[in-house]
Amino acid sequence: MGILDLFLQTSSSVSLWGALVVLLLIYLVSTFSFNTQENRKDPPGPKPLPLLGNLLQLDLGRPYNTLLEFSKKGFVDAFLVHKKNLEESGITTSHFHNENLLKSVENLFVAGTETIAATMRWALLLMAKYPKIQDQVQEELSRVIGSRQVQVEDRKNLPFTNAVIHETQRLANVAPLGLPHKTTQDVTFQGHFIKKGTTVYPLLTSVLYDESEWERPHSFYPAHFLDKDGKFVKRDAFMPFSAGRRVCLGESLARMELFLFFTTLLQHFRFSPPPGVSADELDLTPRVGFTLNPSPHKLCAVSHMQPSNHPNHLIQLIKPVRVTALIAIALESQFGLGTHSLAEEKCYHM
Ligand code: HEM
Repeated sequence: MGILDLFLQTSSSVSLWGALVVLLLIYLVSTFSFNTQENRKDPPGPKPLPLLGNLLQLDLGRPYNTLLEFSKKGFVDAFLVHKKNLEESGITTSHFHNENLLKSVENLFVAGTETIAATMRWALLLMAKYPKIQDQVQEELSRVIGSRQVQVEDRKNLPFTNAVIHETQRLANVAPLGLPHKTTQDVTFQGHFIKKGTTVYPLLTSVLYDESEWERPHSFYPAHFLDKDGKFVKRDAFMPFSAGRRVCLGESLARMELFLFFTTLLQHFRFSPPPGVSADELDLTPRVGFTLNPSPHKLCAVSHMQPSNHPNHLIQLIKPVRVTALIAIALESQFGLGTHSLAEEKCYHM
């Protein structure tokens, strides 16, 4: 080996070690100065590594699961669960900025179509997976509504169907992390210091699957929203739209749309697994994206109304309840509903 090679090798390993020592020093100094700040008790959490932080502990495919694990260990606890307390404590937050009008419109479109379409996918999948629950919804619809068009005001007379829609939203958990917020000032919350500019996530999973709130947090159980007489009951832990000042802006629109789409579809169609697949085999594992969707699957729909009672195409059915044209377009393009001839059974890739 030449002297030059030896020199290069030695100097590169020296500089590598040097860099590591400098990084270690920076880490120790920053940790030390951080800890000595008067009486500041940071929120509890797993110890971060230098530079990498908690990246290695995070399941990047399902970050909300890791956060939920942390919360079970008492790490993130109240900040994420009790949003109302958070608001009352004086923590004010702002969203990351929407940059201009066009961007805002685009965001509204995404917020309004993705979430509704994802929830509808879950609703139909759950109906195919739990045919007895589908029977009960259809029995209630045919008893209370018959073949006339469903109206928003009908909801109060459809407690079981209403409970099924709520339970779908709870279990589907389509926006598990809500949206990121930033604290607008330094605050001390439940004895813990949160610095101005800290990113805070409303971890909705922790409330929607809270074992102290729900009898069967991980199952599809519409009775969560029914009393012993079969009347609909509201539940405080039902927060798929988040809570507080930055609650979903489209909540009432979304509730109305989900109700009308779901009831209209169930009034006219029976949903079932594709041939050769049993209801038990339908998989409820979510696919992670901007929102939580079911994994790709196939479902079949067959009309269960008398031929004289239905129009030729489903799109004629959807049109009268079209509250926002955008949602209807998304439904049409995502489910191919516009071309469904009601006379035949048809299977779809969802
Ligand atoms: C099933 C349907 C929907 C669900 C589950 C849902 C859920 C959510 C959630 C969890 C947030 C975050 C709240 C937070 O930051 O704490 C949010 C925000 C928002 N949603 Fe929805 N959403 C739905 C439908 C809609 C619709 C239909 C629209 C409008 C057409 C809409 C517009 C918005 C807007 C504008 C925000 C931001 C609010 C703000 O910045 O203060 N959403 N939504």
